[in-house]
Amino acid sequence: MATFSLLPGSVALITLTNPPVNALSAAVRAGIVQAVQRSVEDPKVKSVVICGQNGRFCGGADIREFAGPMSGPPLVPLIHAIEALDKPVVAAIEGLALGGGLELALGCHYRIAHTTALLGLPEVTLGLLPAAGGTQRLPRLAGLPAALDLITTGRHISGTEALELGIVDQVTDGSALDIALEFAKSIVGRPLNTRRLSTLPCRCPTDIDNLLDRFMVQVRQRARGALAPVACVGALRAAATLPYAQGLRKERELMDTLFNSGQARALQYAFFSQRVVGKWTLPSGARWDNTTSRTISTAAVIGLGTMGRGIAVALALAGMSVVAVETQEKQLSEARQMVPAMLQREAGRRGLDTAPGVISFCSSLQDVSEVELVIEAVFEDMALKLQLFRQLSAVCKPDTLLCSNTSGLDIDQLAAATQRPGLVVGMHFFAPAHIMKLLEVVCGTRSSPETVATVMQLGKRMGKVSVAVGNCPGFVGNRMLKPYTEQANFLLEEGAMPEQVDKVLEEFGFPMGVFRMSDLSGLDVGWRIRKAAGLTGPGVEPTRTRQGRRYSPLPDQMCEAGRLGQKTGRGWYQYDGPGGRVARSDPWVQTFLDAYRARHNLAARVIAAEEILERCLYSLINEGFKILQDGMAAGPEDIDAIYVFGYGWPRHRGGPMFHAGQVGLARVLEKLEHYQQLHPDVAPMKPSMLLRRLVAAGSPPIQKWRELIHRERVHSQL
Ligand SMILES: CC/C=C\CC(=O)SCCNC(=O)CCNC(=O)[C@H](O)C(C)(C)COP(=O)(O)OP(=O)(O)OC[C@H]1O[C@@H](n2cnc3c(N)ncnc32)[C@H](O)[C@@H]1OP(=O)(O)O
Repeated sequence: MATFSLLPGSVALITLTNPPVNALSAAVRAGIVQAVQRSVEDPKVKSVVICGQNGRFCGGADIREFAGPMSGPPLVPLIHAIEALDKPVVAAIEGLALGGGLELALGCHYRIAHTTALLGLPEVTLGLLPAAGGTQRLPRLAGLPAALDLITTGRHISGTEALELGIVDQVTDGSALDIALEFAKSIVGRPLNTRRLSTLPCRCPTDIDNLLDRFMVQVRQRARGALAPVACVGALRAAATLPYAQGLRKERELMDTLFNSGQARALQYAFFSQRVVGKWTLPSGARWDNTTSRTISTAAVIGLGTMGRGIAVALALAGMSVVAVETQEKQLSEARQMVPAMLQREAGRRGLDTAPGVISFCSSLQDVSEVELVIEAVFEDMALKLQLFRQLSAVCKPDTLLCSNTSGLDIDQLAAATQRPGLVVGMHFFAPAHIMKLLEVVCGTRSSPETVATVMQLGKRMGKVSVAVGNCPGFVGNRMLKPYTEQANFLLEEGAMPEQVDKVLEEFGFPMGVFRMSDLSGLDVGWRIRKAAGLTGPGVEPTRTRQGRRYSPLPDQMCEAGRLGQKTGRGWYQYDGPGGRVARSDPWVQTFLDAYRARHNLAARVIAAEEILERCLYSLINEGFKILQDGMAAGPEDIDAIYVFGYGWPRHRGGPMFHAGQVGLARVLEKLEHYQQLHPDVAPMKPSMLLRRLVAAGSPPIQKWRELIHRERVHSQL
């Protein structure tokens, strides 16, 4: 709702009241309409201030309402009514003014903000555009180039930057509301014509077409198939070239198209998934809201390779005092040089003069004896990690948490090597660890709820999307990646080329296809993991069946031929030289594949894009269902957040489990059955029990899956 109060000095104060972010729900919009009406009718009111309760102006439209039919007064006429008032209206922006919240402020005649308030039009991140006049008013106020930037990226800016761009009239480090109230009294009677943005011309450079065309090219490249950024440019073109009323009609037309697109639903689902994963639950019943966490202020990182360095920087950026340990002298001296520069650079990127935490370097494990939490980031080798955990258990204080940055090793085994298994947990970071948003928090069978809560909280402080997952080989992300890459290799055996598979995946929206990604991370990484699993290496028969399953030795053979990817200048593609970045098709690979197929009596066939996409994605999705079935992820949102934030799954497609729902669970099942019939030796194609159960239950919406999984588990049907 919104409250009206008449204050001394004849100022009407309208307060938006809808915690936690004062979103513009139907009730709030109705409240504003009434309050504006009172301000018009009451002769005692000479000016108006609009603010939000609890120091937060407004977080925009209530996103939850987008799922149902529209009710309550619409926003566009409401904002026009405010703009048309003949009494001055001032927006007092504290905390945030986002989306419809900023559009409401743009309808006011003046805007006063706190320097640290966040302002922005983030609708594009929800698959929409600012359709309450935002695309038409903002370029009239801040100019077309600034509006293009803000609206197509959805980025948040501070009150200070908003002042520089002319979006607000004044900023303060004190109370924006107090200043706005005083200001409102002082401007009674001033003419308002030049303050009504919809009546002003758009502030455009001379070469509008050139600017818009160039911008559109950039936006299309960045969008990777997302519709909203492109529609935003269209709406801004209308603002620049048409009168306000026509521009507004165009804005509405484009919004209608977006609103009904699957992409908007996917992006709104992704918004809520990101928040759902913070509300973790464990099979034991421990949850985010019934477990206390410890606040960590001192931490150590062991091993200063690429991952360890990034983790140390991430911890220091979160305000921690970090002890960085590396026993190899050369590596330590490199880290001493590089890490402070990385820290400074990243702090600068986040708008900080210096990082809030500090990093000290040393070469002895004894130096971590007093810290509250240790993250080991040594080489991915179980024997090495076990030895380290034994040492840490002896060296550290008894209540120090011991965490392993592993991408798939057994946390229970590591915990068993210590005297404190309840304080052991996995922290699977993604490279570069100070930048990538995802953190898989791997809960061992003996990890205590307090340990999980502490590490989830620490992840949040580091600005990560932390997802609690179970302890199984590969955890969630890498476990699902395995059948996906396996299918890609099988497709090569059957006739596809790496660039053909990659093209299909990139057109779907991945930043990189599976083979370009493999070249980037290095083919030796996977080879070492397969060797440790006994799947390849000296003494292993070079067959296409290993450990009782179809197996493609193609990546092993590439690796053994010295084609490690970008680092050697040759992999699934060729590069200008070692370390080269631009991938070009390599005739060598064609010859290699021809020879391989001939050796194994495989006839190459033409494979359609549809088959490539379905086999790669549905095998990954099927593994996701198995993970849910095994209880290794609490719900589909957890899997989807992992894929969106850690594996480049296009956000406008929600995540793999959401995508399955969009395609139709029955269709995914039918396709898996079809491919399983054709390839009965490929285990990951065998449809999971959970998928069958969901289809049998009538393919409920994704929000109902947790309930069904819980029910079926109680009845032991999964
Ligand atoms: C005609 C169309 C007109 C307008 C279109 C729009 O306005 S679209 C909406 C544009 N606004 C946004 O995109 C803002 C979305 N919210 C955020 O970015 C963050 O929530 C915010 C506001 C920066 C606050 O972040 P913080 O970390 O402080 O809190 P958190 O994200 O955990 O949110 C707290 C709870 O509030 C819920 N919520 C936030 N914003 C909205 C919203 N606009 N509508 C509905 N609900 C919202 C969020 O889901 C959290 O809920 P909880 O149940 O506690 O998980």
